[in-house]
Amino acid sequence: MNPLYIGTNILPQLADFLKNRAFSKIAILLDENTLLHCYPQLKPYLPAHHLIQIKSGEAHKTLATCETIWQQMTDLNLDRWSVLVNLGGGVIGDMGGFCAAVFKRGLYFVQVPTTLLAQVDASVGGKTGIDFHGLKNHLGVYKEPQAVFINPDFLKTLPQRELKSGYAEIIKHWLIADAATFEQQRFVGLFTENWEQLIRQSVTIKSEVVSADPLEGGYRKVLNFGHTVGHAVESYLLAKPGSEVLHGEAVAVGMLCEGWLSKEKGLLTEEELSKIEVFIFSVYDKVNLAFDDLKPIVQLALQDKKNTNATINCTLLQGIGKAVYDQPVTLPEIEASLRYYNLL
Ligand SMILES: NC(=O)c1ccc[n+]([C@@H]2O[C@H](COP(=O)([O-])OP(=O)(O)OC[C@H]3O[C@@H](n4cnc5c(N)ncnc54)[C@H](O)[C@@H]3O)[C@@H](O)[C@H]2O)c1
Ligand SMILES: O=C(O)C(=O)C[C@@H](O)[C@H](O)[C@H](O)COP(=O)(O)O
Ligand SMILES: [Zn+2]
Repeated sequence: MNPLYIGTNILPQLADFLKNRAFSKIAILLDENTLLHCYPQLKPYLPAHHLIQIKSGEAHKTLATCETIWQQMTDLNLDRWSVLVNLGGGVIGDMGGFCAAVFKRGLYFVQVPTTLLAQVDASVGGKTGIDFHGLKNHLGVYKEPQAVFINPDFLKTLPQRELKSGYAEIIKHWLIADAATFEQQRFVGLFTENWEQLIRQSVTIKSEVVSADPLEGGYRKVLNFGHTVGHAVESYLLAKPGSEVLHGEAVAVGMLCEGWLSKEKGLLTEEELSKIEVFIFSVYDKVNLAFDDLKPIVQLALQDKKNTNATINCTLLQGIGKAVYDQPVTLPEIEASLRYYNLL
């Protein structure tokens, strides 16, 4: 993986990086929120540059938005020695990385994540992509950025709901790889005085997994715990105006459902599942899923990228702190896990 800088004083390093690499042009991809809250902090450190602005939110992580980005890249005459700086959350990072990866068969890009979710997860590991007809990350490529610059100060303007969404991926990292921190943190909920330390720990977990299996031949699938059901719930609710949930909120639902499946398969004890339930509900509200929603959600799990033929391969927990991947689950089992969630 390419260099990764974490700290509240890393913007001068970004400036040096951009100057030393002598890119032919620099374009900053941002949305209306990162233009307002993050760009002013970055601007003093930037050499001459252009802005490419898109609308915020998951609903815009689409091919249509990519077209507007590629058009602006074309109008700016970006060449293959230009760099795209993705200033934003996971939507900007995933879509900007994807647009850069395919523009003129590959343009340099840099991730400057500004949400907790993007700082602990999306900016690391080279998964880029967009949604297609509501299916999560259905189009994409693996492409590492030239560098990642994580400044926890950006979190100061992040809405609490977004902070919680990112926290779900941190909880996921503890559940799959760090039982000790899960045990400490489960009593304090979302509270921390030191985001930088939590970010460093989470990024370390993710980086170690990605380094071992960058293209998800096998082991990297542990990072997908909570996502078979989570993505299905997220996709389904994305298509219901007014009911949309954030990625991390959907992953929180998915972790409970997949935790329950782990328990049903004898991999997790009742007591461990109960700890996860109490922790998750100390941070997140219950997501309202009507009885009629369950079957269409289950059908969406058939699109999961870990599947082989018609088999849904879930990542499950073998105790808290250890994940096992490629665990076959059936559609009725997924539906039963959603019914369990509904009864909580
Ligand atoms: N590539 C990966 O490995 C990976 C990992 C996890 C999630 N993801 C993807 O990431 C996406 C979710 O990312 P997200 O949670 O960052 O959502 P997001 O990118 O939609 O950002 C959330 C909101 O916060 C705003 N925002 C960003 N930074 C801000 C700041 N500092 N202050 C105030 N507002 C700010 C954004 O404009 C947006 O409205 C999903 O599409 C998910 O699939 C990718
Ligand atoms: O980096 C990974 O690998 C992950 O699975 C991290 C997930 O948190 C993230 O949501 C990722 O984008 C999901 O990937 P997908 O292959 O299921 O689309
Ligand atoms: Zn995720």
